[in-house]
Amino acid sequence: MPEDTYDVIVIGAGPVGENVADRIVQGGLTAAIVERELVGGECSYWACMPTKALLRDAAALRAVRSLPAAAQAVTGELDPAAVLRRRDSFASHWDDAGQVSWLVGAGVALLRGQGRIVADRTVEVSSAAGAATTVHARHAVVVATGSSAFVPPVPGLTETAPWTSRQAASAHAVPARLTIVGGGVVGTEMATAYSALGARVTLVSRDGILPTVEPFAAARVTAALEKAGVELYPTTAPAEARRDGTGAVHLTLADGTTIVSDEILVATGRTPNTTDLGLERIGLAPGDWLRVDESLRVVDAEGAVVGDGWLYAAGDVNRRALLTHQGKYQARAVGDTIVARARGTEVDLSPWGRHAATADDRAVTQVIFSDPEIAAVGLTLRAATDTGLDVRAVEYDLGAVAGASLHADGYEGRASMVVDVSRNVLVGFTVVGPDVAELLQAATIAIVGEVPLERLWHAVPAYPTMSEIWLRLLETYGRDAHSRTPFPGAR
Ligand SMILES: Cc1cc2nc3c(=O)[nH]c(=O)nc-3n(C[C@H](O)[C@H](O)[C@H](O)COP(=O)(O)OP(=O)(O)OC[C@H]3O[C@@H](n4cnc5c(N)ncnc54)[C@H](O)[C@@H]3O)c2cc1C
Ligand SMILES: NC(=O)c1ccc[n+]([C@@H]2O[C@H](COP(=O)([O-])OP(=O)(O)OC[C@H]3O[C@@H](n4cnc5c(N)ncnc54)[C@H](O)[C@@H]3O)[C@@H](O)[C@H]2O)c1
Repeated sequence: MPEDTYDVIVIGAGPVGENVADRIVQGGLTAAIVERELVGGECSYWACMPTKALLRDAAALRAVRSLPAAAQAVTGELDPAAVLRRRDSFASHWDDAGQVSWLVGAGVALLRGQGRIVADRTVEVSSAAGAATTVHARHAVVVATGSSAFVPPVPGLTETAPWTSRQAASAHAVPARLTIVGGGVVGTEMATAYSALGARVTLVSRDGILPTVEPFAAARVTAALEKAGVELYPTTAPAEARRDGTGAVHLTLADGTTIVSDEILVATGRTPNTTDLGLERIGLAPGDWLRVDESLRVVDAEGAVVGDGWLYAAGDVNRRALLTHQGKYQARAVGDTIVARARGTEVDLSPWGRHAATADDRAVTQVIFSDPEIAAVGLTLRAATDTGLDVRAVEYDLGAVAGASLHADGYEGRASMVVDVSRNVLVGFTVVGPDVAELLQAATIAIVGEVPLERLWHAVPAYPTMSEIWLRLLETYGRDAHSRTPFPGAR
């Protein structure tokens, strides 16, 4: 059996694994990456990119239609087949040649096959053809194996061969009727996309629509889905499912309602890709999320690092924040940490230190590409209160900002900021409205930079842009930093 040694072995060539390996090589070490499917992972072929491509045309059409003069120029309807073709190109036609050539150019060795940990610092790679190679790591192994769709144990559901996010992202035809189970990010984005593409969509959710975002933002997306014709069952769970002889799926809910559709999409969260990774060989439980310490080293149930600390985990698999950009941020931190430890140089894990992934706790960013979009960073009012912070939140009507009223006739949106009263800094920001995604980074910088509110008054938003929402939120909060006097729109 052939054997090789590298400084670092990364298992999983999704966006996170690729960035870990690149960072390792940039740091002067050697790296091999193990991939069983496509280099680029879920994000490139079945998640971020293709789903955003499914959503983009309808958003552009809505934008044009909200300007009466420009709307005159729109003479037809959305062409679903053309949307799917454009989506295909954003999924690189499910061919990873482009990403492989990037990896090779970056100096990373690619080992195709299933990676399994067989001993400390040792990984066996089994190719689809049955060949096995054993590779050794001088310094570290990084698990970046991501996650897969979780299918809940609803009687009959698996037998219906339901869609998961993979099929929703890569479908080559739009079903006439689509039932979606799950009211989280995948459920709402795909309800937005497929209703715009012409499907009659029913959305079933046990815990409401977007339960983890600010309630005012979730309410606007819920109203927009209803306006788009999506039938919502927001507080009931599926009880059983079956596919009949004609191919139709019957989903019966806990309240006895039965929904009939051509396809059913299960969007009920994720499960870690750790079932066939050899975790049992190192005392960890296959199928579990990997727990990590502050330097992203894997720890056991008691919190002790595995072995002498040779095993790290980054990205979805450690469950800190299931988002590509947060995983890539972890990748930069873990790559630099491994290089520093290999060289014996200082590892700075202090908050916001070079090797810490502090933003995972305090400043996770997310854009939900529903229509309207939701862009959020940091803590919601509820999350901040639950963590015991003394906070005050204010909201403002984005539609009342000059830039927004110019952007589209009848523009509707809303924003909020959550302020840590004791430090007078922002800890959370949420905005909902059409085309708000690009407003997010200013808030992220304010939170990460811990910019005091009195200084934010000097960050003057250009007129007439939607960024003037900042000025309005500050005015609503009140210039006296510690004022608790309620202002119009404040709570
Ligand atoms: C529908 C959908 C839309 C999304 N949209 C967004 C978005 O717009 N923005 C955003 O930030 N996030 C989005 N996400 C989340 C994002 O896709 C994930 O956070 C991201 O893909 C995680 O990257 P990763 O590298 O950790 O894992 P993955 O992308 O899952 O990659 C892991 C890789 O490891 C490989 N692998 C697994 N086990 C093994 C093994 N034992 N041996 C060898 N290889 C292995 C897999 O084949 C895969 O290629 C979306 C998710 C879904 C489901
Ligand atoms: N734009 C983006 O950033 C983007 C887009 C899509 C996905 N993602 C990420 O991908 C991950 C997965 O998304 P998701 O929507 O699958 O998960 P999610 O956690 O956002 O939502 C899952 C939903 O399913 C419901 N649910 C769970 N178990 C259920 C059951 N047994 N029966 C009925 N309902 C059940 C939950 O209440 C929840 O509302 C998320 O972490 C998300 O951040 C990000």
